[in-house]
Amino acid sequence: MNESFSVNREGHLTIGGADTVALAREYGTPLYVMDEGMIRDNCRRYRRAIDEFYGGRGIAAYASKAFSCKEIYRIVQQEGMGVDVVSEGELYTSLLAGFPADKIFFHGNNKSEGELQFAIRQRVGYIVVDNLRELHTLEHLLEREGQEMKILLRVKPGVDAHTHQFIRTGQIDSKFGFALETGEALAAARECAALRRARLVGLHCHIGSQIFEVEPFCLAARRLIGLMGQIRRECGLELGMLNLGGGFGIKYTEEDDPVPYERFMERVSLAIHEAAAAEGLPVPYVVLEPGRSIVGRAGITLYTVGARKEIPGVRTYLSVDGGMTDNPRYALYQSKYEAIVANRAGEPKTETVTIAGRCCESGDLLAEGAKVQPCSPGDILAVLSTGAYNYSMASNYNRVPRPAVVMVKDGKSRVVVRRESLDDLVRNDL
Ligand SMILES: Cc1ncc(COP(=O)(O)O)c(C=O)c1O
Ligand SMILES: N[C@@H](CCCC[NH3+])C(=O)O
Repeated sequence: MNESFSVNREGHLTIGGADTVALAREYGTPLYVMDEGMIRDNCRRYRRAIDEFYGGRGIAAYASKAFSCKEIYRIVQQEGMGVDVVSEGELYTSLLAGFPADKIFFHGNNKSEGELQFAIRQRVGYIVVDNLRELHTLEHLLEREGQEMKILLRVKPGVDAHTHQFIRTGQIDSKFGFALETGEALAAARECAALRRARLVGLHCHIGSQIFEVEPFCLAARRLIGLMGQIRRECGLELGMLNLGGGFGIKYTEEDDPVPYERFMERVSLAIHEAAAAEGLPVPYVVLEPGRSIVGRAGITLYTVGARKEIPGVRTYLSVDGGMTDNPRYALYQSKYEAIVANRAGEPKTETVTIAGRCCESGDLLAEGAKVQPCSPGDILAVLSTGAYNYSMASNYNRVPRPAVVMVKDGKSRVVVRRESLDDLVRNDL
């Protein structure tokens, strides 16, 4: 459990001061519930750390792939963050929510011409260029539109972070970015030096997600600053911005032991200061792109328990009214989650169950070997820490409508994304 939760007099789990059983009753299940106060606190922790360790010369750009809807862009804007978007859809949503274009970082390993044109016309702050084809397309489009644009190069720093192989991106065998050790990144910078419209202002890397060690980030920072020095010497370009991406791990279960961001940021900032001094470069403007660590622990998913199937000597299945359609992370990465029977939250966890979804798919599981309170059909089950990469990765497989998202703050709740209706499911069918 985390600081957002408690158990009230009825023995119900509360989040952000709101009774989860009452929320389930009011809005139906499955339901995503997010603690707005916690999201804002997390944003502030990053901002304070940037003030403390970089004298305010930096920004945390929320990686909105973790959870994207209009309201989150409003919240992070109010908290003074930038955002990272990775598609025209995220960009469009952020702009519609009134997010300032100049604080947007546009990512993607295969941006289409249409997406780049949209970004140019919307005067997006920074394009993080992934490959030479994109660089040339961008320059051509900028020429046509008579505009200039600040760009960063995405670099694979050759750092192997220890996390699930599907969410590891800093090593040479990755589809993202220019490799450092082969000279590909330096060659790309050389090409940038010859461009008139796309202005190279910095370097970016993102080594992976759900990482607990600090050293891979320090190593990546040192390598990128080394490359900045080389680019200055060999291409005559002074790069003032260092974007280290996101990836800071969060606690999903008792097994996870993340370093508090403040300590983490302090150590990375030391590495940056030392490396800049060694290269004779000014300390760059630092950008971080936290996604999971902003919203992950702030969210839970509420389900109604349906069928219970005990297979003697094998396991007990508890089926819920959602599953891989609202949370595909177990199916994709065998991610572990903690679960609580929300209407019996004060009782000890005496059962070990497999939590199964409702899809026509044996792999549609949310957790195996999960410890929960005694549980029967009709109970409300809360799966914790689902704020990141759940709603944003949800699907309509089996034509299951996506759940609503409710924000809670000081005990009050409001819908920020409506539940999909059956009509929504057939809206585009002809
Ligand atoms: C380029 C980039 N930046 C930031 C993030 C956010 O990562 P996380 O949610 O692990 O902080 C990602 C996702 O892994 C990413 O690909
Ligand atoms: N979607 C992944 C992480 C990938 C992050 C995006 N680069 C997850 O749920 O953990």
